[in-house]
Amino acid sequence: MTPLEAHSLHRFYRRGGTEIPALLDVSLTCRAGEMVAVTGPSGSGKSTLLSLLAGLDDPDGGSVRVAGELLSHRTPAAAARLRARHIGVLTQNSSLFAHLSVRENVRFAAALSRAGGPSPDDLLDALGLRDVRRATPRTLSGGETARAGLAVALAGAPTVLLADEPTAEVSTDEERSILDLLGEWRPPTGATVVVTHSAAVAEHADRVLHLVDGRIA
Ligand SMILES: Nc1ncnc2c1ncn2[C@@H]1O[C@H](COP(=O)(O)OP(=O)(O)OP(=O)(O)O)[C@@H](O)[C@H]1O
Repeated sequence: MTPLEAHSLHRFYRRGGTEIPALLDVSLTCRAGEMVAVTGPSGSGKSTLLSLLAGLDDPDGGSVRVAGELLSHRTPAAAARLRARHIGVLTQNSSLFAHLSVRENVRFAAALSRAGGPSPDDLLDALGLRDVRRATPRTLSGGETARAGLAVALAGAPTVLLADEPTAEVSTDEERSILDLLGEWRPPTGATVVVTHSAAVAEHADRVLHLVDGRIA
């Protein structure tokens, strides 16, 4: 099974009377277990690509398949089901609910997926979050926030892990630790796609996709 396939993606935005070509003919096929880093200057289309791969936005041309199933241009309910089952997203400032503890956040993500992933407590232990499992997100350090976001993204045993600048807000030491955890915990038969400006993260990937002006350079 190919975990993630994007075929000839195009995305145009409109601002006033102007059409902005954010993504032009971008294709990406990930092998099982592969980690791909997406790099490129600001405005090159990295976040746009990640939104399309996550099924949070639809392309104007082309398609995305996850675990063989079409993700693009589905009904909102069908796309939400596919996302919950197959996709884990890790964003820069993390997708943690502020009023839930770290543990409750991870349990909630696991319950949504229904995929039978790792036990939330095992995941928290493995990611070094045992001592802060009862803490709420705003009391965490930058590194703890990044690791808690990773725990939430992994809780549903996703086929595809998508990360947007996961180490942008952390120290170099913490970045190394998060990269080690990503290496250890990334979907073993799925795909990991990481948008990054960090050379260390790009070096960690199996392959780098470099975007310039919405195209693969
Ligand atoms: N909602 C939107 N409406 C209009 N234009 C947009 C929208 N989102 C992105 N763009 C434009 O599309 C292009 C690609 O943006 P995108 O955010 O994907 O780039 P990026 O590589 O992620 O940039 P950065 O590294 O700064 O986050 C840019 O020209 C941006 O201004």
